[in-house]
Amino acid sequence: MRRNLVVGNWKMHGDIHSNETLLNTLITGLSDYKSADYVVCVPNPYLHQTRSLLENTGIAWGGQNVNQFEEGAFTGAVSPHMLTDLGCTYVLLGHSERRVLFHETNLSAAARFDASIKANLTPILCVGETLAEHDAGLTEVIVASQMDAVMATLNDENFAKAMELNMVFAYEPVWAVGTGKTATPEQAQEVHQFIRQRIARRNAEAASKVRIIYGGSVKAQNAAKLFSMPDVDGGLVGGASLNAEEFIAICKAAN
Ligand SMILES: O=C(CO)COP(=O)(O)O
Repeated sequence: MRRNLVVGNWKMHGDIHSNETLLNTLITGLSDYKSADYVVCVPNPYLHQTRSLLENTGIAWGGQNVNQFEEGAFTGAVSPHMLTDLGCTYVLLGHSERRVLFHETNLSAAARFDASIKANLTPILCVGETLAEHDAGLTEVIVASQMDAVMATLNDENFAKAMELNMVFAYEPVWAVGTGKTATPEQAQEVHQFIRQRIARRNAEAASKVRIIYGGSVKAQNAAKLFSMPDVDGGLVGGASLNAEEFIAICKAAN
């Protein structure tokens, strides 16, 4: 049985004062809900603050992206080790905003996935199709290409390590991100099942263990239905993760 996972992606939001209020409210609000896992992915400058508030609370924290190299002359970049040094256990990779706005590719996401595994960071790989791709019936083709790039990059040793680290996949249809349009639970289930089958081509045991979470306008009001689908193992929450009450309600729906 897979444990549900709810990840808050703060994107480029927050400041020291509001973060403190938000995180303290989460700590109190989630203290009695221990049957799911929770993560907040905060902007890098606030990782230190997040660690000092969340350490030993059971809520984990992570980065929103990472560079594939260990160190070097890469101005503005952050290495996997820098994230683990700040206590991160997770990192988001291949988010559609990174792909669309910052021109990241399937191959670069795969390289960062590999580098994260080597640094003991659990990657959360985001996959999903745009509205045009969705309307053209290309959802499975796009998601398969995003998944297969990672599968092809991981050698057997790193794939085994990715299993140990409980790698996560997130289905985020781009047309549902920040738009208020959510995939129906049935639409999400269909793609999640497809993603699981894609992992099974590499390793059946991994496919049954891997958590596949849904992202795209997840709210308190639609979370329970989405999470009740057999292959939906929780959510990746953007806007609603900035509102403590709403995020807590979503986390409770995952219990
Ligand atoms: O991009 C997302 C999470 O990574 C989803 O964002 P919203 O929940 O704001 O639609």
